[in-house]
Amino acid sequence: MKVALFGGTFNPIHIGHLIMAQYVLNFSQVQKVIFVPNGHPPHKVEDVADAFDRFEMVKLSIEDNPYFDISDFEIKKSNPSWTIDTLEYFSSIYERVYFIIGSDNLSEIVKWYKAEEILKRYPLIVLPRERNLCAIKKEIEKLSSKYAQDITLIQMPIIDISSTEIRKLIRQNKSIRYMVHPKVEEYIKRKGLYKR
Ligand SMILES: Nc1ncnc2c1ncn2[C@@H]1O[C@H](COP(=O)(O)OP(=O)(O)OP(=O)(O)O)[C@@H](O)[C@H]1O
Ligand SMILES: O=C(O)c1ccc[n+]([C@@H]2O[C@H](COP(=O)([O-])O)[C@@H](O)[C@H]2O)c1
Repeated sequence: MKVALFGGTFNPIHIGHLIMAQYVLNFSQVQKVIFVPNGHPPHKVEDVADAFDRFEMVKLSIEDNPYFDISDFEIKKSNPSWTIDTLEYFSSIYERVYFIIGSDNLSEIVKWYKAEEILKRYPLIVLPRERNLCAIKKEIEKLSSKYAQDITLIQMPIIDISSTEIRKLIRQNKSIRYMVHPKVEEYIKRKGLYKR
């Protein structure tokens, strides 16, 4: 089976993430998208909710979709969640493993741990986060020719929503209705997440 791993901090998961995953199912060869919330994000430290809460919110968001799955592989770890380790683990289980990123991460991925190994061995699926598709295509072209790798851009409507904006709205006591799954909105309220 061909699967796509969707790694993220998901702090919290929002509708942008869900629409991205659905576009991957619609327009790629993969049969399943596996959401992999990270335990100890290697790069983000401030204002990150507990891994358990972030995991639960992803679970609530995807539970009604049989083509979406979730893995606790990274949140079970006590050390930083390096993407290369996750890709290696899942490639021992599945025939082909893709990794999903937003286009903002295209310039970041070369700085990741064992970036060269990731880029040489694993195909990427990129979803646009900004309107300048030309710039995104150029960057993809550069990386895919340097690493001889399959890097696919899937076009989708730009969704200008981020977890940062959602956390900001919560701090301002504003509603996040429609930006997250209703069950996530309810979970955040019930647990009092992101209040400060
Ligand atoms: N609205 C979006 N459009 C396209 N890609 C997105 C969008 N939101 C997140 N992504 C991508 O999804 C992955 C996981 O994102 P993440 O969980 O960090 O969300 P985020 O909204 O970027 O969070 P934050 O605002 O806290 O940085 C990353 O590869 C990111 O580029
Ligand atoms: O492995 C790394 O060095 C690495 C560095 C930065 C980010 N990542 C992964 O990239 C994915 C998206 O990260 P983020 O910050 O956009 O949520 C998530 O799965 C992170 O664990 C991975």
